[in-house]
Amino acid sequence: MTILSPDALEQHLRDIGAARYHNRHPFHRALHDGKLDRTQVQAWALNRYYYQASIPAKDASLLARLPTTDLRREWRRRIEDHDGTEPGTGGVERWLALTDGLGLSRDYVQSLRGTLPATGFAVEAYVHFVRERSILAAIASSLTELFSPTIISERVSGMLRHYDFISEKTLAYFTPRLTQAPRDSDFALAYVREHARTAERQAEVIGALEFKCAVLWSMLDALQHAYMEGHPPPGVFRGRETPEAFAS
Ligand SMILES: O=C(O)c1cc(C(=O)O)c2c(n1)C(=O)C(=O)c1cc(C(=O)O)[nH]c1-2
Repeated sequence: MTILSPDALEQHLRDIGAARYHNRHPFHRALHDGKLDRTQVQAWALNRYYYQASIPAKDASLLARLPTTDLRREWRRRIEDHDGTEPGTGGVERWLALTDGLGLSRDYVQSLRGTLPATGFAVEAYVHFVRERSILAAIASSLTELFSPTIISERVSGMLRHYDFISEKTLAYFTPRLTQAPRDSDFALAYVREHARTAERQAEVIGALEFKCAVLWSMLDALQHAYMEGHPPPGVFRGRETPEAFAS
């Protein structure tokens, strides 16, 4: 195994994103190109809530293991971004504004009852990965955020253009992410460049990013199978056939 320079390692990570990030998935292409109906968009937002709601818990488990004040302060900000600093603020709350805007009931969304089994398996795999692997691998697994500003811009402009049931207010979740994600991924990338100096540590970082791309990809595979190819597993959200899913 050869040891890569920090620049070569970064390039390798960017190549992984170019090949494997979920912007290439057909479900996202359909979502952004206006090819989905309202039920399919609702299913996407409902399932993605599971991911959003789990991010602060995965960050808290890493925070508890970080060895320095500087690192903990940096990571603590991610939790504040998602959980907010007081009730009614933060990213999880803004995601609920998106599911509200799509007409879904908060109780139903927060209960996770209607989510696909595979969504839970993928999200829990990510939470466990961050809890159990090295600090370096855990930080590297967040590096998908290097690639998220591009997909978020495509998503917001595509969805506003194509869906009459989507407004700027409904998509407000994404605006702060355009500055938060680069700030977070710059930090994670600098950490990885500095701390992955052996071939083994570099392989760990590469494996972590590939794993995370697979988490995001498999969530969309599950949505595609259930809601585009017509094979919803028993008990999941089925649009109007699931009356409890809708706010009264
Ligand atoms: O909209 C997206 O496509 C997207 C992707 C990702 C990502 O790449 O993991 C995140 C987010 N959004 C996001 O909003 C978010 O808060 C977030 C946190 C993390 C992480 O791994 O800690 N990824 C992402």
